[in-house]
Amino acid sequence: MMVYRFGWVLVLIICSIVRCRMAKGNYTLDSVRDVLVREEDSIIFGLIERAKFPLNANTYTQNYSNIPSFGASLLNFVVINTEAVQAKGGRYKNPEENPFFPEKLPPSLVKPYPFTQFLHAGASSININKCIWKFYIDKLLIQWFDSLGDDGNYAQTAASDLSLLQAISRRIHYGKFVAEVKFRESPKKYEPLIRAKDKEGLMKLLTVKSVEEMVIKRVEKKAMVYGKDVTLNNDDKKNETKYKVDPLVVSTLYKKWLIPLTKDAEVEYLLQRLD
Ligand SMILES: O=C(O)C(=O)C[C@]1(C(=O)O)C=C[C@@H](O)C=C1
Repeated sequence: MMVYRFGWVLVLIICSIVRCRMAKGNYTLDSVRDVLVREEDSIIFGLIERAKFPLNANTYTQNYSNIPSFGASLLNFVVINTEAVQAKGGRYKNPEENPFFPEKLPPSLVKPYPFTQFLHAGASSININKCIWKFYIDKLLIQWFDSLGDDGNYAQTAASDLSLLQAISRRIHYGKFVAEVKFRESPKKYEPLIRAKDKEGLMKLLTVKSVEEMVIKRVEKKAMVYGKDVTLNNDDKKNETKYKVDPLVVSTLYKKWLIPLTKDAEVEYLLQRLD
């Protein structure tokens, strides 16, 4: 009986060591780039989901929502309340997650998970979601939906906006991890630029144009593959392909916004790296 019990204790100890090892993770430039590649899928599927609805402008205006004791749009309402529930469930304990309304979050109610402390101490203060929110509402939605369509599904629209915004935010803020890997690989190159607060120099040093071009081409191709209707007919009308999201919208989104904002997050992170 004693031997049996001892065996179980040993198994539990081994499991917790293995779990701890796994939680520690192993960050390399390849592994962080792999995360960005996987996030492309979430963003493209998020765009496909959002495209089920027209613009639904009432989702974004305070005048329409008119929610008692809440002076903002329905999107704000859905995001603030969903983030609050997810915060209680521990979402923002993961350093990869950054809330849109950090000032409104309740504390987590769940047992903490031992996430790897890979980033520098000040990393959590870098949150560029205000900027992401502004480009999403003022630029992306307006340029993407060229007509002012309305089908009344405002809450559903806000919910799909939120999951898309979260995927975009995760991608951009993952720049902190990319920057940390780059810094650890070549501290001697980064340190003088950080000390001199040379944003331009840092931007130049972390930029790899060939990788950016590959990302832009790949997301365009993914949008074609994921956004195509699947039928069982062999005679797919090749010339009449209609994508659920215009692949050009996806590549432009990456080129004009997601890559530049990821680089901004990288620079912001590096600037505080020696504090
Ligand atoms: O892969 C990198 O090295 C990154 O820093 C990420 C990223 C991107 O946003 O995709 C940003 C800057 C580089 O110029 C290339 C790509």
